[in-house]
Amino acid sequence: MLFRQMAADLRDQGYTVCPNALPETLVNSLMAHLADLNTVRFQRAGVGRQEDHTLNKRVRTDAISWICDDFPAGSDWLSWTGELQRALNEQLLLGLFSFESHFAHYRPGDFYRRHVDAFRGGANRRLSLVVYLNPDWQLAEGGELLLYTSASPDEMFRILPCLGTVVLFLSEEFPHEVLPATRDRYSIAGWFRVNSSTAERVDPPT
Ligand SMILES: O=C(O)CCC(=O)C(=O)O
Ligand SMILES: [Fe+2]
Repeated sequence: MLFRQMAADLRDQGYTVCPNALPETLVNSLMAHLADLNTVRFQRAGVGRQEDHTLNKRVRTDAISWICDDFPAGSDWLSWTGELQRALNEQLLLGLFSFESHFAHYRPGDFYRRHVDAFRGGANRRLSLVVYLNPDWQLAEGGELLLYTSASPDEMFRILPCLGTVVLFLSEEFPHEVLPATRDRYSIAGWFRVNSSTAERVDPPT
């Protein structure tokens, strides 16, 4: 039902924002993992395919930790995103082929300037997914995701990073940015990719 609503929104407007949409058992599993700080090894994030961290710091200052299925919360997460991928492919014929995702930690004051998620180098990112892991987030704490919904610099959607909110949008079409917050801000950002294999080059699932 939820996946159907998400698919309908994506078809109609190219994005969807669903508060309290992450299943409670999955929320608990991810929160427990996050609370055990030794299990999540955050590293300063990079931008695109370049490794220049001086330049990167002007664009984003968060730290990330890639997710795989070798720990319980990771495997719970990937089975949920797998179901989502199947549902969206079934309903929208998107041809989503693989998925990559990471935890992100924004300390107070951290930000991610306006950007689009699909690399110009052609990483085939088709759909961006963000979920938030912050209980009792208050408006005054900032940290909103701003999603620009048209070419105009002013038209945008503000999304508070509240626990359980799920956001999906077409990666190439929606510039977005993360505003600084006054408290630690945790999220998972992920990308569904399409297969761009050709006779000469095989695109392996990640
Ligand atoms: O955490 C968010 O709200 C969005 C993060 C983001 O845009 C990204 O990691 O590409
Ligand atoms: Fe992004």
